[in-house]
Amino acid sequence: MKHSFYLADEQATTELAGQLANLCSRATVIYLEGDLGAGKTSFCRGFIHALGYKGRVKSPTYTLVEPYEINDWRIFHFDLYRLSDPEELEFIGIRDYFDDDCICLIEWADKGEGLLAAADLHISIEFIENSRSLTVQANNEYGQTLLSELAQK
Ligand SMILES: Nc1ncnc2c1ncn2[C@@H]1O[C@H](COP(=O)(O)OP(=O)(O)OP(=O)(O)O)[C@@H](O)[C@H]1O
Repeated sequence: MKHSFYLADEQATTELAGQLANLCSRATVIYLEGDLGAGKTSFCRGFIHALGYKGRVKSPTYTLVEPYEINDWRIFHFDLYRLSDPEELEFIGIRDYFDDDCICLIEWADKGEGLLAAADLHISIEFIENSRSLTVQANNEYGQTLLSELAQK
């Protein structure tokens, strides 16, 4: 199951992300792909703020992962763009990031192939002139529930 959303500007990106965040009801893994500057981090920022985080959401480009604790959730925002060796993920204890109370947002997930939990949702963002098209692919039943609720908003 797949659905595309037209996002006119950055605010539309963060709003859609916030709607999705508020639908998540259990451990969730989301992969995000799109060229540099497509809006992956904007999406993650909207998602994390919608869950109630008040601070600055930094791009994890240099740290690989930024952790957030919000209510009973642990949110991990990964950016694997600079990952040179997948063993670095073993080194940071990657398996502990996919627990029952965790939501993982993973940019450039293809770089961690084989070491990451499977995605419930796979998001790809494309440029349309000065706006974006965001396509969500649901990979399992839980992902489908999230996507059909998101599409009805
Ligand atoms: N729907 C949208 N329409 C137009 N611009 C957008 C939209 N969503 C985000 N942007 C803009 O795209 C720019 C890049 O966003 P962002 O940094 O989130 O991209 P990114 O995919 O994370 O890039 P990188 O891979 O370099 O980290 C920002 O200036 C942001 O305002």
